[in-house]
Amino acid sequence: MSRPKKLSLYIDGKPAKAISGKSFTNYNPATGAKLSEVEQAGRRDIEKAVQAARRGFQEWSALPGIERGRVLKKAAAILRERRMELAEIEVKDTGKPIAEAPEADIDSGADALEFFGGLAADIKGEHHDLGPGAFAYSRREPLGICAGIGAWNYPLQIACWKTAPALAAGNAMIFKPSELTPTNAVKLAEILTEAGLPKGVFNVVHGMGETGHYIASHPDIDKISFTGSVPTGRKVLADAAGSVKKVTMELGGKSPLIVFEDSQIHNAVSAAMNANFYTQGEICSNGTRVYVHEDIHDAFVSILKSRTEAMVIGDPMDPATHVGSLISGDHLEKVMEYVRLGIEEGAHLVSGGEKVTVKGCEKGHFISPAIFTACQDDMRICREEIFGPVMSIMTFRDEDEVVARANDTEFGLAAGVFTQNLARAHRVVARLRAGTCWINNYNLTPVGVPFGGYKQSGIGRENAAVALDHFTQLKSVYVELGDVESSY
Ligand SMILES: NC(=O)c1ccc[n+]([C@@H]2O[C@H](COP(=O)([O-])OP(=O)(O)OC[C@H]3O[C@@H](n4cnc5c(N)ncnc54)[C@H](O)[C@@H]3O)[C@@H](O)[C@H]2O)c1
Ligand SMILES: C[N+](C)(C)CC=O
Repeated sequence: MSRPKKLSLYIDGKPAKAISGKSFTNYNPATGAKLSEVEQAGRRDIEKAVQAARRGFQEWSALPGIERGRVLKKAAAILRERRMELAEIEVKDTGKPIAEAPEADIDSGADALEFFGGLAADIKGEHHDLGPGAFAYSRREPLGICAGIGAWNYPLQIACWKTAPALAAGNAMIFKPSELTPTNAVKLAEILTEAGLPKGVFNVVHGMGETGHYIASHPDIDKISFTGSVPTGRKVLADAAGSVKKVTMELGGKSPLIVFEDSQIHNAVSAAMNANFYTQGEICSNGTRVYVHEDIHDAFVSILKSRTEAMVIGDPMDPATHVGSLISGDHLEKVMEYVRLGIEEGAHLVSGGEKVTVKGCEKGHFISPAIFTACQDDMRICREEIFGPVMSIMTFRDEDEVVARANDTEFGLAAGVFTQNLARAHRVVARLRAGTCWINNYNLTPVGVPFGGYKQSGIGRENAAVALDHFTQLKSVYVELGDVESSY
């Protein structure tokens, strides 16, 4: 058997062996095949990355925005040229279907590089009129060294959503991908170098929570942009507090999808399936609490069940596959535990929720999409993030009631509303405490629209021009045009 290839850190514009001398193995979750032996960054590796980033920052931040933007746009073009190669890497690292990855992962990453590349030349402050004798202006300046820490479900997208605005604004970046999906962050580093990024501006370090802790607590890192679970987010916030770092937190959710009685039922079912089963349900913003008006509940469930049972659970590399492998055996067990819990709590499992063996992927972690009806708001399956393909359906009778129930959660990442009554749609959305709301669709995240959470689902926003505010700081400059009026 051939030895798995090495996956290095990427520091100062080139691959780097870990000073720590440690490594870990990266597996394909669908097949169990070893993908690579990954160099693991220790404290001294982080130090090396910080020093490289500091040097890179000096050079990069001195360039005009138009030149920074050109590099990002070139990187976007390379990503698009290598779309299928990068998509296949993403599928092997995550277990998600190849039917999804080119668009949902690679195009989404390229969009961010292109979008923020286009904005780089337009980062500016404001003029403040102070009358004839003075004026002030503000400068929007980069923060310095930003760090990104990513989750495993959208590895390249997460890396690009953080890196593109950070670099557009003139910062350097140190990125730690999830230990479960380390490959495409290194590919992104190679592509950025090929596109002309000066060395040290984008660095990749691999490792688990300990490596993340070194990053989050490092006094010379100016900002952390974190994507992951709420419990880890709390630890990162505590570490970041030590040096009062700026933070962006993209955390978990348990989002509501409300289907009123006048909805176009096939569209509502399509959205509920997208909102629960895309990427095997491993999506932060998923609408896992589906509130269906009691008048259409039975019709909704009947269509949903038959369409869900027609989904193909299979080899993620097969273009016909709709449901791939969960990220790990441990995660599959966690999801199965929630299925058992739902039954124990009295919900009706009307479809799926079973382990599935896929031919050619016998070591994978497959589960059939689960639909629970007769759910109650206080059941754990309706309150806790499962991060797998488990949908909980509840009924409701009126608008005030469903809004109150939808908002009764510590999360606030996303929400959806289906109705043909647009006045009602906007009225309800205005009352929902969630960072992203969809009307008559679900889970679309174009790069020009801010994305992020209310309540414990996060701090700050990714995407759209507003993301640049989170990677810059304002300097106010007062300019005197007359004499100084002495106070003494
Ligand atoms: N809001 C969003 O945009 C978004 C997007 C994707 C995923 N998520 C969330 O991510 C979670 C799933 O991802 P996960 O299992 O990788 O999350 P996780 O919190 O376990 O890990 C996320 C990252 O944090 C690192 N980490 C672990 N302990 C750390 C520590 N003490 N200090 C610093 N870093 C540490 C991990 O190595 C990994 O890179 C879900 O809750 C999901 O909702 C949110
Ligand atoms: C940001 N998003 C919704 C595309 C993926 C989150 O898990």
